[in-house]
Amino acid sequence: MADQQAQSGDDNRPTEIPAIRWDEPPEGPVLVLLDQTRLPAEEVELVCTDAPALVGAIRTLAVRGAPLLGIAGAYGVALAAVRGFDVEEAAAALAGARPTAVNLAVGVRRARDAYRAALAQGGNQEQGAEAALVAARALHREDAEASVRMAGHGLALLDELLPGGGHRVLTHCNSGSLVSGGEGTAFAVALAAHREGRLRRLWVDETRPLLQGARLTAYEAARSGMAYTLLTDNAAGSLFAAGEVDAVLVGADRIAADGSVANKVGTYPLAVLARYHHVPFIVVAPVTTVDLDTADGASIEVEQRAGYEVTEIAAPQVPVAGAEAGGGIPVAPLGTQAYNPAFDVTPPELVTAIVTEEGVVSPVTAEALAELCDRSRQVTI
Ligand SMILES: CSC[C@H]1O[C@H](OP(=O)(O)O)[C@H](O)[C@@H]1O
Repeated sequence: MADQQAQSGDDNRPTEIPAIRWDEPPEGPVLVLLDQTRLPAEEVELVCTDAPALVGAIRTLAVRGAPLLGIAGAYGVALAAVRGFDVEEAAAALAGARPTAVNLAVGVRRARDAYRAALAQGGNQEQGAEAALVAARALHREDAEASVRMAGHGLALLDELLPGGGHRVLTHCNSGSLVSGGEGTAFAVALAAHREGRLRRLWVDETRPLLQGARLTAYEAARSGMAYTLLTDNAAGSLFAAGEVDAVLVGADRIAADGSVANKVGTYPLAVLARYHHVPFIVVAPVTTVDLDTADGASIEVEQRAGYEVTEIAAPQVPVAGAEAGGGIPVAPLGTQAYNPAFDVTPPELVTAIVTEEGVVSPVTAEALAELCDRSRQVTI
């Protein structure tokens, strides 16, 4: 049925896209972001010189995706410190820019604590700033390394669950290089399968309303050369019914202590479909996304975004996210109220496995997650 619609990328450009980089031009250090609201039409760099600019970029999803938000938050603290702004104020603003992805606050805290420690040891502002930058670079590097390990564990799990190769994987939202210091989380597993010749097709949910799938995952899939097919979110059910989905691979923004998974809105229905159709539902996330301080799914704050992201669509020069109300093309009568949660929560019983850089958790239990995090801490120390 769908073979005719398969889209094979024919672009051999490197798949690892510099979503973020620290730069030190003569006029002073800056944080350079690939503006994800402009993709796929334009590859535009956004240069941030202070924390408020970065907070704005986070809120409009110019930079997005849990692991990358952590990296950006850490660099944001270093940027504030190196430019002589109030570090504590910058850290608070950055950590509060978006509530659901735990990585953001974790990354901010890591750089802020490095700054504080340097000063506590008698260091000056410059030494504090350097300590924060060292911490941010370390987080960036660690995330890239975690991405490679997650891809390996995830591919091994796919091969175990689906003997014979030729995996047809459905993914939601975007979880590739645009959310990571490396090649991503769930998408990195699909990429590894593709490179090993064991990915028959990647089904890409468009992911309304901000279209991270259509705009970003398709962009990354095309660059990789893998066979991929875009679908509307509401077409996923018919794919499962037709037996065209072998596994679901998604990322995560926060994993609670009981194994509940917050991810882009539309993930939970996929988990229900996967369970009904006996298809593995696999979450891929670094250990930094596991938050043992959040007890369960009900305790996860789900970001509610502006209604115009639902009632309008992008117009020329008006990016899909962050457009001021009225800036886009209305797709509903003016004044229409919209329900626009950015995420939903999948209960642990619907999750086949959580793949991290430290290994695979399956079945998903609070005990297994706690043990994984403990193991990760031991490795870090
Ligand atoms: C693996 S992190 C990517 C994760 O973040 C996305 O959310 P957003 O685009 O709003 O930052 C989505 O939940 C992805 O799964």
